[in-house]
Amino acid sequence: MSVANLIFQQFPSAPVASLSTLSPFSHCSPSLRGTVKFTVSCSSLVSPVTVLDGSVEKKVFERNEIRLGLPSKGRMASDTLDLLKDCQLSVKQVNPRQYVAEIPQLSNLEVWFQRPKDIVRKLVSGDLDLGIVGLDTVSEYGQGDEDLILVHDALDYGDCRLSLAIPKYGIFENVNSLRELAQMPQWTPEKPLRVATGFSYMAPKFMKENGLKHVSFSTADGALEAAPAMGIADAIVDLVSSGTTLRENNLKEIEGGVILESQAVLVASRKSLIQRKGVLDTTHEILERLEAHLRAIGQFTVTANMRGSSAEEVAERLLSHTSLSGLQGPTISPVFCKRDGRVVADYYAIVICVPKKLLYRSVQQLRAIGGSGVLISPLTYIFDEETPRWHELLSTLGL
Ligand SMILES: Nc1ncnc2c1ncn2[C@@H]1O[C@H](COP(=O)(O)OP(=O)(O)OP(=O)(O)O)[C@@H](O)[C@H]1O
Ligand SMILES: O=P(O)(O)OC[C@H]1O[C@H](OP(=O)(O)OP(=O)(O)O)[C@H](O)[C@@H]1O
Repeated sequence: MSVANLIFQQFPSAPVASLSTLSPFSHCSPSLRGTVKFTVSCSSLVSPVTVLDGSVEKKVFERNEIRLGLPSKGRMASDTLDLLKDCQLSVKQVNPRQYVAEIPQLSNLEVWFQRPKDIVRKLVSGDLDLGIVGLDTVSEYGQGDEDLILVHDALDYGDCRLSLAIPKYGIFENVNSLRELAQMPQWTPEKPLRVATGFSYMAPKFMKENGLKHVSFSTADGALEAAPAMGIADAIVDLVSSGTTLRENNLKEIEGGVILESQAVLVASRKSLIQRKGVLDTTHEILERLEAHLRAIGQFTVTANMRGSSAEEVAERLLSHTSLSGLQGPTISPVFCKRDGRVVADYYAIVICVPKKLLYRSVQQLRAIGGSGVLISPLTYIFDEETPRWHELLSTLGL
């Protein structure tokens, strides 16, 4: 298919700018560069670039501080601060209108509050070293830039998916898959499938990769779900979480139409990790705390007493139930008491970790095999010897 079919048109209210003025899109992948006409521009404050002999070289401002970008407002903002707080990395902000803050536990680190898309742009430009945003934002504004590295790809909030949706009615009534949509005879060079989206990089890329010929795109700042009913578009590409907005606007997702599953991620600049002093160590500490906290979520410590002839015999009984096996296995210690003037240990204290969803069943099983005095407390952290993500990061960096 010719990519020239992917033409970005404008919504009546959208601002117009030519491709040459669009700094965020000027590093489009070669396959899209120069062939897709965008009409909406967003500018961002990033370090200036210097052009030397036709190549672009970034003028990096000298700085020693490590910079972490966090969402300044919107859906991700408070959940991000809550997560860091749960990891004992509370962000100290003097007042909510101040965009710089600190995390006292991490020396030499500055927190900068920015809009999610600007966090990604500033990671690419070298003005930030680390950031927490949605994967959708990294994919859209990072545009596959190899300098962006996902340090933690599943922070467990901000879950949503980027999806293609079409009307439930009219010519789309019996269309339920991307293949069926692509095969509709209606789409021609003169009358392409009109898609409304805020994802002006991801949506055309997806259409192209899935062989959808004759597609045009338009954009708007929000309420995209209105576009089909208004007659402005045939389909939309937008974020979906509960699906309520689609349903309320008589739209449906289709098989094969999910472009990306997204959640909050920790992303870093490869250059910063390798070149900037202290960034790798700070990233290690943040990663360890995140991993330890996220691993502990939904896990409980269960302690109980069990009668038994030996620790091994108690272990046999526990290990015969998978829900009582803990993370690595049960910890079993003798409980000493004095009987007839002699110190004996015919009780054992057992400690295991149990996921919340198995808690009640585990307690029942524990009682059934002789457990008594069962105590349950939530877990705050589970620190492993070393996190797999840290090893992955080092290998990605070639270290
Ligand atoms: N239902 C949802 N709709 C939109 N975003 C969601 C949803 N659920 C989770 N998210 C996450 O929240 C992010 C949107 O957050 P927010 O609204 O603050 O940003 P934004 O829309 O990119 O900001 P801006 O106002 O600068 O355009 C998305 O990038 C996505 O990762
Ligand atoms: O599947 P749902 O849970 O209904 O969520 C999806 C909706 O949420 C977002 O819009 P947002 O509320 O940010 O407003 P906007 O349309 O003005 O961007 C997104 O753009 C969808 O419209």
